[in-house]
Amino acid sequence: MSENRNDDSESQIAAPSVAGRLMQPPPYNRVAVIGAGSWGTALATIAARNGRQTKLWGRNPKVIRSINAGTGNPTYLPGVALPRSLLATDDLAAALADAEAVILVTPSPTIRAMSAAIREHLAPGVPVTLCSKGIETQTGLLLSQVVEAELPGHPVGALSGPTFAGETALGHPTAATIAFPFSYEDRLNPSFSPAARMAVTMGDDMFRPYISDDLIGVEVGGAVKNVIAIACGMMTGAGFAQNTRAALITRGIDEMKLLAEALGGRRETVTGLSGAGDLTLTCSSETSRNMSLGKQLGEGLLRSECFGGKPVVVEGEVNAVSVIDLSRRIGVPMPICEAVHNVLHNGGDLRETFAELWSRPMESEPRTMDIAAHHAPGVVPANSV
Ligand SMILES: NC(=O)C1=CN([C@@H]2O[C@H](COP(=O)(O)OP(=O)(O)OC[C@H]3O[C@@H](n4cnc5c(N)ncnc54)[C@H](O)[C@@H]3O)[C@@H](O)[C@H]2O)C=CC1
Ligand SMILES: O=C(CO)COP(=O)(O)O
Repeated sequence: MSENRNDDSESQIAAPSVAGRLMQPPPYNRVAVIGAGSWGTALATIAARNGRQTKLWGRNPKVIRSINAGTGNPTYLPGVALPRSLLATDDLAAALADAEAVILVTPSPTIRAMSAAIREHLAPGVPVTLCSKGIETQTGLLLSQVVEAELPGHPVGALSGPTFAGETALGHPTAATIAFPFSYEDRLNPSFSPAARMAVTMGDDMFRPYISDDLIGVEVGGAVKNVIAIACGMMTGAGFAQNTRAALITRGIDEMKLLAEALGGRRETVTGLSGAGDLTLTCSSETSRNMSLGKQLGEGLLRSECFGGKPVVVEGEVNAVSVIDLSRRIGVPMPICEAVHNVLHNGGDLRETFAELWSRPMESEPRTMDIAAHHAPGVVPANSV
């Protein structure tokens, strides 16, 4: 790993230098990964291959036995050989004993309960990096706010980006953003912020983290992209092609930007890896469970028939509810997410819903100009959609 690997961070962080070089933050040497699904196993693989003492907690004894026996995690991450140094356990206390950093990566609806469950096992001040994507349905809170509420006193951040678990674990060149809010001390010395230390902990020649202090922008991108990916899948399944996908991706970014900004995040974060990057990935491939669910529905399958009837984590399905509740509450129009919500949760007809999406009143691009004031009378301004 080169000494100046963080020199093009996604935020404007002026890292202190010694003789013109960035200082190398110390990594977290003992890492606990909570959640032994595909993404948790991939992240534990990266940490272990980088020489961190890594413990992976999972609740499925068969998965734990298989990892510790050296036969990998065929249930969630088939075809990937895992580092032999990786230790799996179903005992939370054992996983978290001595941990210097925690990676939390169970599905979004479980994050509050998992945070509460790990509380008594965490040493004071240990940072928690969320790698799950979503917004809590009952409260409209970002997952980091849920973790902060359950784990006061622990720095909370997120790792997010275009990262299919299998490709990441196999060592395909991959980049992601690690965001933590910066304290005053972090601004004086950003190289030693939790974001920079996590980036050094996880980064290697195959996995390249960028650091950011815009946690809200990063989390909004991760939550909304799954809903837009379902829309892309729905329209692909209904028989439409590249023009449609490009339009949904681009207008999806616009929806992310408005929501991120309304919640206190930055628009430019949404154009980075955790927003546009992840949206492009998930909208372009059936490796994405969100895209794939949408496509099967677009092809006419019933929800119960999708994925051969097997339970699969599709974050955009549950997050369509939380995103739409939040957007309506704060008055941010998100027409693509509304369309997905209507089909998934209101029984709306897929083709009719998307036909209506495409025939909405004229809007400006970007959605800031009051076009009714500039164009024909009767045209509805963008912000009233
Ligand atoms: N798979 C991927 O490529 C990526 C996934 N993610 C995110 O990571 C999060 C986890 O997804 P995956 O690992 O892909 O899911 P997965 O379906 O591969 O695994 C889910 C894991 O969660 C566990 N789990 C389910 N219910 C639980 C509960 N009530 N309490 C504790 N554990 C529970 C399962 O035992 C399993 O280990 C999601 O938010 C997803 O959006 C983020 C980036 C990439
Ligand atoms: O978030 C992901 C890739 O970055 C995984 O997407 P899916 O959950 O749609 O499979």
